[in-house]
Amino acid sequence: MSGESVEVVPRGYRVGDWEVADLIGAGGWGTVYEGRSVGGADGAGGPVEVALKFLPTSGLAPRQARGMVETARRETELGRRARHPRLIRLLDSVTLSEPASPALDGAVVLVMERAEHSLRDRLGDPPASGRPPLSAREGARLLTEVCEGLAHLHGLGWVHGDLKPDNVLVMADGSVRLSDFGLSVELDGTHAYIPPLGTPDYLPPERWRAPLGERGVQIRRSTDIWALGIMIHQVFTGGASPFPGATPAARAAAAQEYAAGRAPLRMDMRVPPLWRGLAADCLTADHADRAAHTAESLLARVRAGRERPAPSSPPHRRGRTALAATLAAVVCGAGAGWAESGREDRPVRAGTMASGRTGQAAGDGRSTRVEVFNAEKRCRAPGSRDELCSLGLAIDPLEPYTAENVVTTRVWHGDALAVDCRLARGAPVVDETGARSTRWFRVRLPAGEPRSTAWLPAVRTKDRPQLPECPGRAVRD
Ligand SMILES: Nc1ncnc2c1ncn2[C@@H]1O[C@H](COP(=O)(O)OP(=O)(O)OP(=O)(O)O)[C@@H](O)[C@H]1O
Repeated sequence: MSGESVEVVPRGYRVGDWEVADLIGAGGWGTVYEGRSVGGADGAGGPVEVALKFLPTSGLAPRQARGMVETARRETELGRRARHPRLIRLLDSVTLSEPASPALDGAVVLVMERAEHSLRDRLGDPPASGRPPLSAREGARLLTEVCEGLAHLHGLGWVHGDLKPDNVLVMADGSVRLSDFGLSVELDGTHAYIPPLGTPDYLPPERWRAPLGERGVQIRRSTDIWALGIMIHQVFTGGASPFPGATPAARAAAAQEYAAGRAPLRMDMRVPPLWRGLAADCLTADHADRAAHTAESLLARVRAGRERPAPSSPPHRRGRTALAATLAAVVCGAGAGWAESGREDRPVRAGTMASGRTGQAAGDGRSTRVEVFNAEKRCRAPGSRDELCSLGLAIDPLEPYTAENVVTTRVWHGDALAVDCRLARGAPVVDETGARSTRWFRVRLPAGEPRSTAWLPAVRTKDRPQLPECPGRAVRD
């Protein structure tokens, strides 16, 4: 967003029943200050501590001033109509009349309940704010509450329009509030129009191609769902986007490459399986397919702790998405060099392959986990996703471990895979150090894969979990 902010509002400056205290921060449109109720808690039991968001209009070009007033109008309108424990509460909205102070004259001040910090303040490795980083457990709780707020907003027929960690506020009691409704809009049927603004890292691929009409650009609920997918990934990775790149423009280009089917979706294995599945669905490239995943259905999956999509998701759409991803992976993988194959009775060398879909092999909480081990030292850098270091999972553990016999999902050193049974006498596999084994583990694959399971050779993990022997029919299903 662009615009000027009120430069300095003096301490003690009075706005309605509140007075200004310390500066909290400034965004593209406005500046937020701490505020205190002048007479203590108001008669209606409102809070003493508030946040005062100053949205200036003076000194702006007429178009910008109109934009500012529109922003204030949207925030106020939503605040009035959509009260909910997961949305920041708007207590008042005051238009200043200060002819002697041009910076303040005409500014709109939104009086809101005050939060402790934003979700953005907890991201980073370590967070630049000095606040403690999020644990996976806390991250999951905050995200669940974000889904609650979004489900409420969408249920009322509104779209947030600028969902991002900066606009997820955390209260003193740890609960989440969605905030900053300057781009929020009520839908007219399936979509609405907003000014062509937003934060590039959170814009869905279709937004970059959207025509800009008289009324602005089209926005749908699925716009927020995409942003939620990015945020899920960020929460578990200290703020990393699933789309690589050093700048927002590079990351936006990577997102478009993915959406065009020219690059796979690469998610960090630190994102827990349940959330990885949800993020993958939120990041469905086509917005019509993405619409199958509503805030309500995602919330239901979180609450049920399920990894797989709710049965109500249209199966043909999911099938199309999964097939597209698989085809993209096959094209990427053409000509990749797997280690030599051998006769069925001869050990084959376990190697690495430069191709394939991202390693998202996952579990369902009922399974045991094993950690992937890559015998090649250069492939053991923490978090590395070097294609040349990716490892394959076999389709059939009784067949030679060759490029024709692996699923498209790739795994890397350090990935935790959910395994549910073992096969003692499968095809023998030898690793780069000469270690040989005929043992295999059956791995559960994430939702969206054409197959639900694949096989990890035991030489690819140091773990030896106690597992039941796989039933004979499971080996070739
Ligand atoms: N109700 C609130 N309580 C406490 N802090 C708040 C509150 N609302 C906003 N802030 C903080 O004030 C700062 C400015 O917020 P603001 O909403 O103006 O901008 P932003 O969301 O950071 O950016 P932009 O509006 O450009 O997207 C941010 O650090 C935000 O976390």
